[in-house]
Amino acid sequence: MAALTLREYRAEAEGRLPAPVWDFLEGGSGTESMLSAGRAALDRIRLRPRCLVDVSVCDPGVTLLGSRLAAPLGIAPMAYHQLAHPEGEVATARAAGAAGALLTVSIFASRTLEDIAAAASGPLWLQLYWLRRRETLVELVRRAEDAGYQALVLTVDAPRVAYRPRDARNGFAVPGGIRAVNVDAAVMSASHGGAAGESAIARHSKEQFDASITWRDLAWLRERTSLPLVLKGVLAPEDAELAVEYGVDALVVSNHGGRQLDFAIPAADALPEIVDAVGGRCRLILDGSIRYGADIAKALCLGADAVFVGRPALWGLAHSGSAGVADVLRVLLDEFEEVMALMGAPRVGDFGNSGIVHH
Ligand SMILES: Cc1cc2nc3c(=O)[nH]c(=O)nc-3n(C[C@H](O)[C@H](O)[C@H](O)COP(=O)(O)O)c2cc1C
Ligand SMILES: CC(C)CC(=O)C(=O)O
Repeated sequence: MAALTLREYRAEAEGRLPAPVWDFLEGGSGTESMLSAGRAALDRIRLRPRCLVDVSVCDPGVTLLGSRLAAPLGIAPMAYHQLAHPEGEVATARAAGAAGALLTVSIFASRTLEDIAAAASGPLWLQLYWLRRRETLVELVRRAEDAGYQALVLTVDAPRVAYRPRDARNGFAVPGGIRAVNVDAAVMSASHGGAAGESAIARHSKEQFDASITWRDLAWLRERTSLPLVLKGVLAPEDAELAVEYGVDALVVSNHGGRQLDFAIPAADALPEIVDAVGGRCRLILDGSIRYGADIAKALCLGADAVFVGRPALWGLAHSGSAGVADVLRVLLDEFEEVMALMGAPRVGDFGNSGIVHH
């Protein structure tokens, strides 16, 4: 098993999951053209190594918002890990801890925040969607703080879930045995129970997500926690600038893995202008289509502090639970360590803009 590549994990996962679940995990919005566009943006970037640097010891370690990581790598928030494996987020947390990677737990996690924390030996962040019922958010923030979560991630690219053709065709609904256990069942009920031609996930978001929030509401959230605040889904430099003004600690530059605004700019293309806009005033994380250790290096050269990986963690989970996720992370870390050596960049801080060219 240890010899599997991420590509092989993907193929194995597809064979193990029911087709509608696979479609939910893998699918994108609208034309789905962003799935390949995100990858193409990273493929257009080539690495330019330096030579005769002492790389006998390479140290991929970083500190991100106070979280110590073995490498600039985290798992992106993804709903319902139990769709991939019965142990769900508990298995993912165990693997992330073993690899020294960050795990961002989705508000729609299928295991409790406390059970996930009990299984984790590494840092956890909690991702939130802004639900109409604000008391739910207050309660989640308090529970996250009590359980030792180290940051809050507010996802801002989803005032509603976008039209995703595969889910609509499948009438996708979250299977009854799997629940977003951290949120009141009444608030989640629309996610269950399929209807032909309609995604229950999309229907639920229209019912429960607060699409009216603006920058001013951030202050409300800020007042309720001393945890660092991260915004996920920022692609415009103007929004990055506003985020800094509003005291945000980090941004996840992301087009939601091609699942939200169709034709949105790939994160790797959006990053350079955002780097210029924030000028070092907040940390930057990139996600979308990260599949190789070299992608981590490319993101760092573009000016990111770290990357998140999404679907590959679920491929590992579907393949063999915690061991599979740990192996997916190991593959990425081993590749990244090799890139450090071959790039002549023995420390994460050695990656800079001169290390890449676009072609
Ligand atoms: C199955 C699935 C569920 C997701 N759920 C969430 C979520 O609950 N919250 C969120 O902010 N992003 C969610 N995302 C988006 C990811 O956090 C991330 O932006 C994206 O998957 C990164 O792209 P990648 O999968 O190509 O690595 C989800 C993505 C997938 C594939
Ligand atoms: C349940 C969904 C709202 C989770 C999500 O963000 C996604 O599927 O991309």
